[in-house]
Amino acid sequence: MDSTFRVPRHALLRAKLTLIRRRETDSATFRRVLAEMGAILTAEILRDLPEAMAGIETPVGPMDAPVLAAPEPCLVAVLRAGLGLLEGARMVLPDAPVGHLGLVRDEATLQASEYVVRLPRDLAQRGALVLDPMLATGGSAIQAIARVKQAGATSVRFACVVAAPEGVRALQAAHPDVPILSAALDERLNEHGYIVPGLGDAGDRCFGTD
Ligand SMILES: O=P(O)(O)OC[C@H]1O[C@H](OP(=O)(O)OP(=O)(O)O)[C@H](O)[C@@H]1O
Ligand SMILES: O=c1cc[nH]c(=O)[nH]1
Ligand SMILES: [Mg+2]
Repeated sequence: MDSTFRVPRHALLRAKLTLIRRRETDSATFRRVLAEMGAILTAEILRDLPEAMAGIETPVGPMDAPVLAAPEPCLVAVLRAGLGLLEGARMVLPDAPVGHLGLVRDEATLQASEYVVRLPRDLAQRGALVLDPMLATGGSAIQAIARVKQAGATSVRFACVVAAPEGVRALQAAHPDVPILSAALDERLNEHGYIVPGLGDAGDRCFGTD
């Protein structure tokens, strides 16, 4: 794994991930904790956004203080499971526009197909943060990021919760310019394309379907 892929050393993220990995964790808890992880991952992956200085007044006096130098990046949720991360990401970036990309994997071929594309018009003036908890074969992330680039995003980042080595390699090969942040790097994919040990089907666990 080269430097575009990073797993932060973060005890809170790790403990929250353990909670949602547990088989017995119910859907309401899964969704809440995924949102909390979305907030932490968003803050972490955007820690180097360009800053500028602005003259402000505090109640006590004037100071030069840092502000963001560019518009906030667009948040793009890969449906369905990315909606869980999005909820927390919006706590950190409440003014960011939001895009939705509906992708679903065919269970037999593992190919992702697109059923919804709704991206903000002004994406060309912004960066984008693509959110999807699972990076398995990498097919969904590769397709999602290609869409976002096609819409003109100036720079793209990708945050997930669990990554498989196969998915990281595929995504790095397809989009070598995209930083990838994951709460964990797991062992491998199984014969059904699920991450081992992973956490199961994130979309189903988030929305109580199966
Ligand atoms: O890296 P890949 O092999 O493409 O797999 C990862 C994709 O699989 C899951 O979505 P899924 O297709 O299950 O849709 P869902 O969120 O609606 O359940 C997950 O949220 C990713 O989008
Ligand atoms: O383990 C996996 C792989 C793909 N999608 C999921 O939701 N989980
Ligand atoms: Mg699913």
